[in-house]
Amino acid sequence: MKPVNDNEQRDAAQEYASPPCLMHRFDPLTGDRVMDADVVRWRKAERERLIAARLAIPAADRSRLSQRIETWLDLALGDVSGRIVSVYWPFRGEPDLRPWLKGLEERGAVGALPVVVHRHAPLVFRSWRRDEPLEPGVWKIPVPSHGIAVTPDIVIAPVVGFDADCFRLGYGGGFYDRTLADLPRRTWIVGVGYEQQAIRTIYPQDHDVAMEMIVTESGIVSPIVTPADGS
Ligand SMILES: Nc1nc2c(c(=O)[nH]1)N(C=O)[C@@H](CNc1ccc(C(=O)N[C@@H](CCC(=O)O)C(=O)O)cc1)CN2
Ligand SMILES: Nc1ncnc2c1ncn2[C@@H]1O[C@H](COP(=O)(O)OP(=O)(O)OP(=O)(O)O)[C@@H](O)[C@H]1O
Repeated sequence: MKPVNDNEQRDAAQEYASPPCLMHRFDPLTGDRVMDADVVRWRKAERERLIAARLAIPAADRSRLSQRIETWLDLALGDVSGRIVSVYWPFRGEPDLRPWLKGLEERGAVGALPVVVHRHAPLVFRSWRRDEPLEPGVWKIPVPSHGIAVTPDIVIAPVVGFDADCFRLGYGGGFYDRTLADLPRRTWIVGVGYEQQAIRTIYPQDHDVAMEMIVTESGIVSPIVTPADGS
């Protein structure tokens, strides 16, 4: 083996030892990735601001904006027949896509809803058809009582905030990030929110999964792709 001198050892240590360890630190009790304390603080304050601003939208306006989001969603997704599509049951002023969810069956698609099974675990998706029973889940968000567990082809994820690279800020449970990291790569992940939830950056971390696109009442946001040659 080639002997190394002190400098080479030091260089090697600087190059390999510390950064990869810091980037992948996990809390041994919860399995959560450990985030920089400044980012955690910034996200908490930003979530509060964005949720308050969303709740301040009058109900009639929210409903009008939700309808426009549904129209753009149709344009973005096209024919959904044969697909399993996870939507969500709205809370805290999120766009109300329940009419769109309820119409999926008529269009030959299967609707599903996310279910929190454990605080530090990925979400499970349960199929749901209009008029099937729901029961209060964690945080009292209704979840299907009897639906079977499914793997969606398309996941519609509500955002608390989003940036131009289509990174999504959620409620801070890390649920969608954990779940999307586990889903097959062909799954379409679409964020939805109001235009006013756009922010300059969410300060994306290693675990954050970018959405394919974000749909708002104003249209469809896709990440800007820079050509590999930098032109
Ligand atoms: N409509 C809807 N349903 C959804 C989601 C969503 O974003 N929207 N989820 C997407 O993930 C899951 C629920 N996720 C949630 C995560 C956190 C909190 C929440 O209230 N958290 C506490 C703070 C928790 C903590 O920091 O320990 C809070 O804000 O007071 C609520 C729902 C599944 N269902
Ligand atoms: N794939 C993962 N594995 C382990 N921990 C994760 C993973 N994804 C996120 N986390 C942890 O979850 C916590 C919340 O993450 P983050 O701030 O990104 O949540 P969020 O995207 O706003 O919430 P949500 O996805 O529930 O809407 C952080 O402690 C983060 O480290």
